[in-house]
Amino acid sequence: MTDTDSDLDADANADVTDRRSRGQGADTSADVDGDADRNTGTLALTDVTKRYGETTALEDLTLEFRPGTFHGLIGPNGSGKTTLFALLAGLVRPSSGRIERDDAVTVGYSFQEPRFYPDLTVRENLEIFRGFGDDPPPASWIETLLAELRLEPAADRRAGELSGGFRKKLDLGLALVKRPQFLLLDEPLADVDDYSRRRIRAFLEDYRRDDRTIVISTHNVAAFAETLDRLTVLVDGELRFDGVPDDDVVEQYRELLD
Ligand SMILES: Nc1ncnc2c1ncn2[C@@H]1O[C@H](COP(=O)(O)OP(=O)(O)OP(=O)(O)O)[C@@H](O)[C@H]1O
Repeated sequence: MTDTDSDLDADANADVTDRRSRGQGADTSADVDGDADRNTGTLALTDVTKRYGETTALEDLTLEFRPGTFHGLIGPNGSGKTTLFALLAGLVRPSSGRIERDDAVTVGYSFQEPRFYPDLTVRENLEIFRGFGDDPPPASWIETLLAELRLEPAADRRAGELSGGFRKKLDLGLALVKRPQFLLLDEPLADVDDYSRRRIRAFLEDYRRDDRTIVISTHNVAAFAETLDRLTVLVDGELRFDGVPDDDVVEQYRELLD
């Protein structure tokens, strides 16, 4: 567990305690519900606010992430993107508002410190994480990931000795290794060479077609402009835009990020 993880967990606990002490109900699971009326796999936030002490990281956010969607998330530093990812991954709970999600939805993510065993090889890391939990994907999925993420040249190298680009690819592989329905990725192509970028982008587009959802946080909106079905822009914890990213929108928000 990284330091960031412990911060998030500590904060989640603080929230639970707060809510109980204010007498707003001890059953915190009420914040993260299934909803039979929604499409299976949809993840929805309604009026979600997240505070860390005095800081409001997200304010009154109402937003949906639908199956089969490649969803981009952009915003300047400190706008609340990581906080939103942590809420979607279930690592923190909202201070107020609701997050609705089908119980069956599996979530894979890479947005904090890379998590791997440095002394094991890339292939061994993928194998170990594949086996965690119920219903692991077949072993052939590892070979698919090694090939599609252009990780093959590094398959037998120790993870702790990888270059930045291969490390990023391993991180991506670990997010994908359980073949989750909902994939949260922070700057998945940072440090990755151009040829690998094209391959990985095409692979992710295919992955999304099977009614899976991919959410990408990026400062490089142009790199994904053709790929995104939907774009959400956060500024200072508030929703600035949420919709189809036509050229004007991409141009407008590229300036905001530059
Ligand atoms: N664990 C925490 N404790 C206190 N404040 C926090 C914590 N995590 C985030 N914040 C604050 O919440 C706000 C949103 O931060 P967040 O990391 O979600 O933004 P971000 O958009 O991911 O930023 P960046 O692009 O720099 O990664 C910031 O003001 C940040 O300082």
